[in-house]
Amino acid sequence: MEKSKTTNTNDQTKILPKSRIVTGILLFCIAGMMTIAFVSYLMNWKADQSQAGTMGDRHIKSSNVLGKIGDWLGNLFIFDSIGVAAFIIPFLLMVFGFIILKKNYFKPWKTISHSLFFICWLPIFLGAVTKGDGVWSGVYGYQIMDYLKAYVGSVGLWLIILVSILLYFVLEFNLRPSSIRNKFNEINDNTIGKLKEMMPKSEENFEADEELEDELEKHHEEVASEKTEIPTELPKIKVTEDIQPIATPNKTTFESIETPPVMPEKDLEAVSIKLDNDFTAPPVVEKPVTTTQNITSNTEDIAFNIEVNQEEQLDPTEVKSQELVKEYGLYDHRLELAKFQMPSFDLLKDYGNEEITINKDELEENKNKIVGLLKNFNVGISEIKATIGPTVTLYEIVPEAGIRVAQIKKLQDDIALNLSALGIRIIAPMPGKGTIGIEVPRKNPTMVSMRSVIASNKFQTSDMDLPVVFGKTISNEIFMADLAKMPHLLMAGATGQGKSVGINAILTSLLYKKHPSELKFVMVDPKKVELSLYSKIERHYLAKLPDAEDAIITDNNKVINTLNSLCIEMDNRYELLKNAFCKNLKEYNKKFTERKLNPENGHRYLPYIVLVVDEFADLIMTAGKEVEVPIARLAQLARAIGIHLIVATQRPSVNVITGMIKANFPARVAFRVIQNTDSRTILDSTGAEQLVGKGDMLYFNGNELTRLQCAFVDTPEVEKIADFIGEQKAYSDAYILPEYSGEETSSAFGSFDPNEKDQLFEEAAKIIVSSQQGSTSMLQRHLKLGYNRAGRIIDQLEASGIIGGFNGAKAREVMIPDLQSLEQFLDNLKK
Ligand SMILES: Nc1ncnc2c1ncn2[C@@H]1O[C@H](COP(=O)(O)OP(=O)(O)OP(=O)(O)O)[C@@H](O)[C@H]1O
Repeated sequence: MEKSKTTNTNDQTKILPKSRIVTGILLFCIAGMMTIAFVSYLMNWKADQSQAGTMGDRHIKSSNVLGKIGDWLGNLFIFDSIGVAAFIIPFLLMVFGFIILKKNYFKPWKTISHSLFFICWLPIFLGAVTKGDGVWSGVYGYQIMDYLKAYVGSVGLWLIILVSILLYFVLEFNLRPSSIRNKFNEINDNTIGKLKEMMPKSEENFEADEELEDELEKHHEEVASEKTEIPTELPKIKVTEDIQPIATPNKTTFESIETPPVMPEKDLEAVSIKLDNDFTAPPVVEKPVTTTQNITSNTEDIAFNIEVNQEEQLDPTEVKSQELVKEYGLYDHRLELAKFQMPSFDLLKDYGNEEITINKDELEENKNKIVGLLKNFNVGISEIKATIGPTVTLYEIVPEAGIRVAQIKKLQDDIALNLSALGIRIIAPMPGKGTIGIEVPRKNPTMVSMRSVIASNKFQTSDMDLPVVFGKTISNEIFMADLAKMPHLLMAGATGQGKSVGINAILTSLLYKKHPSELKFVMVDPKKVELSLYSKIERHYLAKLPDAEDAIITDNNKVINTLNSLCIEMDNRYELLKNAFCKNLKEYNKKFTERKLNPENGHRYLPYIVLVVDEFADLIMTAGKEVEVPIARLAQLARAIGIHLIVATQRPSVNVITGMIKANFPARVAFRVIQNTDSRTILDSTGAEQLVGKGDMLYFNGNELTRLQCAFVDTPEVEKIADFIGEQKAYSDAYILPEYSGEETSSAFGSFDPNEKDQLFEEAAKIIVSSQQGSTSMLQRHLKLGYNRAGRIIDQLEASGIIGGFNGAKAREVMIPDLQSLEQFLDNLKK
């Protein structure tokens, strides 16, 4: 420990610029010279005073040890100015010297303010005491004192002097009447204790000793610990709090006490504790004690407890942090934008009454249809119950004994046909309920507005780290989840089913709860329009690459750099957490707030980072593995360091949501999809194809599936929120991510130039995608081409991302699943 301290100091000196070292040393020299000159001046000032004004004449000798300069300095600072308070000036110079040499022995501002106070106060005080006699107050001190006296009189002058020093002590040492009283009592106790120690031993003391023995026996079970160091020499022992009232026994002595922490009983016999008349006091217990021994003295048969006080080692960082917190308070990450106001609900539109209206006819009709239908198929029901949600009504049925669940499940289509409703979902059995659920969409669904969920008590009082309010459940309860715990979210749904609204709902929830210093978004928006609204909050909430113009990334090429940059940020954060011995971001930030982490070592308050990708399919199609790998890496590792991903796609095919991606996104949201295979891809189960759209969604948290109605937030509402935030004071720039130089130029993807593509490029792409085989010879055959041209086209297809890289003997991987996707992909390339 000591060693590392020395190394640090050495290192610090090594890195100090020479100019600092020279200035520091110069300041010390000047301070030293001034002190010597002042001391010498005080001793000789009367003699030297007569030589004032003879500075130019070197024949007239000065008695100051620093000669004429010393004399001049003394005259200037002591006589003509502030008297003995002038010593504060070389002291201050020395302090500056230490500051310049980066030795933090003094707290700069405190030292300067104290010094200035005494430079002003001391001369006046000394002026009043000496009445201008001698050099103690200096001319300044005397004159100010004289001036004050002329105006407020002697009494007033002394009042000013005493009140000012009193105020100084009160402010500086936080003196309160109670603390003064305590101090006074302490001093009193000490004095009395000492006096008692000095008192001659008398008969009474013998009595007191007996009392002590009784008392010790009485307390022997209460005292629960030992002292750390039992000195080999006889200690002067004080009384514990418990036995303090008889603090003057004097007939007790320890003989050769050696106390290992735990001692076998027979060894204890070797420890002979004898009570005799030399005892001064039993051991004092000041700190938590760790071990206790009950020792029975074989001479006097008195049970006696030895308390070994193991000094509690205070961690130096802890001490330092406590000092810093005392001086500056806890670190406030919001300070830079202290006046930032969170958006209010008024920015969100009030869509009117959202109470569920019960349409009894509809309920009755559906119930009768369900019961009747099941009866037709010989499925008896013993009970049926309806729960009305915003979009669907859940009919829970309890089948009669002996009815198989599979029997009811098979009837799903028949029930749907009978109820002539889309979006019927049968949950058989209902998890944890012992019933079978049939969800039937309502004819007039109730809209769930973002305002109603944001204003809810549940959201407002939530203490989640990244609270996301999705909407309402089937039983009309507000549904929230913590993005920090998810820890990443995959969203999918066919176009127009509410995905963008869903993303906005998530972002809105976070914006309503998190201060700009706590949260940053990295936004990727290949569709270019969905997230553009958020550009207004760039300097509050967005993160970007150092050289990026816009924080919202719309160019797929730039996504790769950003993702890799996020990976670097992740690695950096892990390093910081490792150095701080923290397991996760929350712990780390807590430590930083408590000033236990030194910013000079790179520590900083770390905001959460949420990466939002709207349309992941586009990215995967154009950049394939280059996107998939960093996304998977982030998803695997970033949870602990506060980076969370929200990835949305309207094409939930296996090429987009690959196994690698899926494995790392336990939390998933599915809006309505077209086929049940898509539902399986997202949720690992069917069901999403049965949803009714318009924000009807299924949320899967890795265990259970919950049907929800997503809260609706319209674009103008988001715009208002963005405006409200954007108009407030912001940081000077967006949150800057680490620089990533990028290897994309070397990658096939980056080298593709659409203008130089072969005329047969598109035709070749179609052949390859429809056959799902990336081989040169196949192109040669189909397009009747020579090997060179076919090879060139294959290279271009690889560069564009349609097929994967050279794969040895195997055919190249085709990255695009079908012709429809290819068409969209080729359109994108043309843009
Ligand atoms: N939670 C909701 N409540 C009520 N209506 C909704 C909800 N979500 C979406 N809608 C309706 O569906 C429409 C389409 O929603 P949205 O734009 O979110 O779809 P999308 O899946 O993002 O489509 P695309 O992928 O084409 O952008 C909205 O304009 C709105 O009318």
